[in-house]
Amino acid sequence: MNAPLKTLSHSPVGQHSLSSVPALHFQQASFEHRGHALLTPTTLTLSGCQRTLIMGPNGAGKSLLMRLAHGLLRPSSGHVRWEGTPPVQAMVFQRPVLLRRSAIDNLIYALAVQRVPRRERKALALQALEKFGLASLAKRPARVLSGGEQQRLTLARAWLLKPAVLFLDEPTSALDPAAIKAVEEAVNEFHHNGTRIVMTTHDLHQAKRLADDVLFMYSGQVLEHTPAERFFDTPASSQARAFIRGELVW
Ligand SMILES: Nc1ncnc2c1ncn2[C@@H]1O[C@H](COP(=O)(O)OP(=O)(O)OP(=O)(O)O)[C@@H](O)[C@H]1O
Repeated sequence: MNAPLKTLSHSPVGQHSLSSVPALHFQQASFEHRGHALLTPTTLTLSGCQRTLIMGPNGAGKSLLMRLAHGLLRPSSGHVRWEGTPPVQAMVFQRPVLLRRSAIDNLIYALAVQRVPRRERKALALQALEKFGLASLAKRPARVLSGGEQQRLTLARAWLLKPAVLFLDEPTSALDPAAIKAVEEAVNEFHHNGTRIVMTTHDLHQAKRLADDVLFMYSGQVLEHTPAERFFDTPASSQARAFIRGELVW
C-alpha cells in the first residue's frame, strides 16, 4: 500500500520557472544503425515545463528519441541542442537502476556525487525517503525492494537532484495500480515544482491523465507533436487514429 506523497517543496534553489528551463531543439536530428534509419531527420522543440508524453507502438523509436534528448546517444546527423547551458537532468528507466547497497545509501551516494557536504547527506536522504513513503525501508538492500518501491526510490534519488528536466522511460509498465498512482503523483509534483517532464508510456489513460502535449511516433518518425487535448480528440494522422483505437500494432 502506498501512502500519498508528503508535500515537501524543493528548496528555492531547486525551483524552476518556465523561463529558466532552457529549450531543447532537435534540428534535423537522425539516428542510424548499420544503414537502417531508426529515427528519420527530426526537427522539434521541447520548451517550458510541459509534461510531454511520447507515444507510439513498439519499436517506433520512443526510447531512442528520449535517449538522444538526454544525451545518452548522439545523432548520426543533425543536432540535438540545448538553448544555453544544459540544465540538470535526471532519467528514470522502466527497470530501476540501483546500487547494491541499502535504500538510504543509494541516496547518500547520489548526494556525494553531487558534492553535497557530507554532514547534510543523511538528513536530506531521510527527507526524500520520507517523502516517497520509504522511511521504514531505509536500511533494506535496494535490490530486494519490490518493483514499485524501487521505482519510488529512483524517483526519490531524482528528487534530490532537483532536475530541471526529468526523463521517464515507461516508468510504470511493471507496476500495480497503487504503485502507478504513486509514480504519477510524483511526476505531477516534479511538474508543480517547475521540472519539465518527458515520458514514454503505452498507457493511453495514463497519457490522458498526465500529458500537456503528446509526441506521437511511428516507424522512426515523429508524426505529431500537439497539445494533448487535440491529439486525443482530433489526431491528425491515420496512424495516431488507429493507435488511439487500439488497432495499430506496429
Ligand atoms: N542504441 C541503439 N542501437 C541500435 N539500435 C537501436 C538502439 N536503440 C534502439 N534501437 C532500435 O531502434 C528501434 C526503436 O527502438 P526503441 O527502443 O526506441 O523503441 P520504442 O518505441 O521505445 O519501443 P517499445 O515501445 O517497444 O519500448 C528498435 O528496432 C531498436 O531495436
